[in-house]
Amino acid sequence: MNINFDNETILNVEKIHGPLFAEISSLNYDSRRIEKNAAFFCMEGEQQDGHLFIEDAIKKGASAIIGSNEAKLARLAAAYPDRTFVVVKDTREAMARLSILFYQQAYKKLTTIGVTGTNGKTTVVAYIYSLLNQIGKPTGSIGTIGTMTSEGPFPFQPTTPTTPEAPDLHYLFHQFLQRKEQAAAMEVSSIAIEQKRVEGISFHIGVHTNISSEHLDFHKTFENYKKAKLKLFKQTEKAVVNLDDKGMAEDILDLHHGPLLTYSINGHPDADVFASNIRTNRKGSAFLLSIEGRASLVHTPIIGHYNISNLLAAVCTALHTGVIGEKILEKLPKIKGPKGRFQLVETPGNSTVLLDYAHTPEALRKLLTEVKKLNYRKLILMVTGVGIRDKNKMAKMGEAADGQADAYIISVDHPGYRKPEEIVASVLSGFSETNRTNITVTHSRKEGVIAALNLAEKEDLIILTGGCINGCQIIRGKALPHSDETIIEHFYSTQVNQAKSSLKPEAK
Ligand SMILES: CC(=O)N[C@H]1[C@@H](OP(=O)(O)OP(=O)(O)OC[C@H]2O[C@@H](n3ccc(=O)[nH]c3=O)[C@H](O)[C@@H]2O)O[C@H](CO)[C@@H](O)[C@@H]1O[C@H](C)C(=O)N[C@@H](C)C(=O)N[C@H](CCC(=O)O)C(=O)O
Ligand SMILES: Nc1ncnc2c1ncn2[C@@H]1O[C@H](COP(=O)(O)OP(=O)(O)OP(=O)(O)O)[C@@H](O)[C@H]1O
Repeated sequence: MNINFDNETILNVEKIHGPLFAEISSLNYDSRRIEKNAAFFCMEGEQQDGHLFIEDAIKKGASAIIGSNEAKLARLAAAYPDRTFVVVKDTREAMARLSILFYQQAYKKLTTIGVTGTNGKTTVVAYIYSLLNQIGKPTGSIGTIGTMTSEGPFPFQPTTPTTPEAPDLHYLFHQFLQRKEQAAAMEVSSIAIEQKRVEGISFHIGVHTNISSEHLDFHKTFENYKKAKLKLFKQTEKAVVNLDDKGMAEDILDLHHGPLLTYSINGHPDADVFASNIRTNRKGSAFLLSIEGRASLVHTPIIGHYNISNLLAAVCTALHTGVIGEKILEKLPKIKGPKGRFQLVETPGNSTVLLDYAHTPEALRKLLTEVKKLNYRKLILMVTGVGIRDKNKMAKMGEAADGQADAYIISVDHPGYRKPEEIVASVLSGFSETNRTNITVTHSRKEGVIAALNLAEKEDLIILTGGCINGCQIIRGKALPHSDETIIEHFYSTQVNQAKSSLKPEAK
């Protein structure tokens, strides 16, 4: 695409050095991934200033450089007169705007659905994906568990845990469109909103799950965190609001004046869509679903009260897209959730493993409340501390777990550059007493999973919390492949082999 930077008022250009026009064939913010004729955005990160990599980007073929450091851009423009240097006020904003332009506003031709909230984004997106695709509206999804087209997983190496950077996001919208998707459901994190990754998009539907304290290392205060999430509802046409959430439901209702659907599982009198008489067991849940004043009995494979709340968010979303209640009811018995969220795995040892991504104190508390409704003999709970984000929540994770299980494994997830011993100590500091015999400490997730399995006997329930960021463990800047399921399989197959070899008669 040939771009005349002088014409693009949406980019808020302050000055251009070199040619006004540039041939652009891709967009990137990382010099290590620059291709010929790319536009390179110089971003100031946590470790580095992207302006330091301009020459690297030029050597790899960047045709335009976009950044905010006027002096630096002017100096390099003199050295590379054949390249376009664009000075902007806000590089992230310009990157989002240029991404929209470059991918020809692909998002506008899709029904865009943005889901935000502290817990439940991945789950709600998966339910929306499952519901809309079953109903016959081909839908793609974007979030922590990767990118999906209506046909299945889409090969795209994520560069962020949850919400892609703007060039990646608009590339995905464009891909969805080429594959004839009609809708895109995506997770919108508070960090992404603050970092303007979704800047300029007007979502058709904005969905709210709940809010509790998270990412305070980034936002500094809870108020800032909430303000960031609220911004999503300033850029959405229709809203879906959880009336059970005291944290920000009222705020959304105050600021959003477009079409609205609300939901509740706690009998909120004003909810448009609500669930009552919820009964849940290992196989799924049954409840009465009220839509447009009519109650119907629903059976779904989904387990746990909070997941019924997540399901209602998806039901409201489908209603907003124009699907009728009856059609939705038909599909709920076959709804599918994401991997690693209340995922039960029966083991050959006749115990059960529950894999769940609970990684906030509130999620852990809610998970444990639901688990107590299931039948089991002994409860073995693995709680992990994380080294890469929000250090302050670790003690609170310990506090939420304390007193809830028969045995605990305290371990480490994604240690990053932190010492595993320190991470474990932060989690343990939330326990009322740490030298108890029912606490086992390990220093890696793999060791933690094995320790939990070693403790398990027949009919025990083992909960492995945290874990699954893109199937890896982040250790000292590297993403090392990791899968709890593979460890579990290997653990039991080794046991079977050992048992078999102990049965063999000894060679004479
Ligand atoms: C903490 C944070 O915000 N990190 C983001 C940041 O990386 P950074 O600050 O480490 O970058 P940096 O190393 O200082 O480099 C600055 C710039 O120079 C560039 N660079 C660097 C080296 C080089 O040789 N060449 C080069 O061009 C980098 O690509 C970058 O653009 O800038 C990068 C893009 O420029 C982001 O992709 C990256 O997100 C990382 C992957 C991340 O983990 N972010 C987390 C905090 C995040 O966004 N999480 C949310 C919520 C998750 C949830 O749901 O809980 C999410 O939406 O994913
Ligand atoms: N509505 C909810 N309320 C409270 N806890 C929830 C809710 N939904 C899910 N959880 C808990 O939070 C965990 C994470 O769920 P999910 O992955 O859907 O959230 P998320 O918002 O996408 O988190 P992240 O963006 O960090 O991946 C679940 O495994 C479950 O323990």
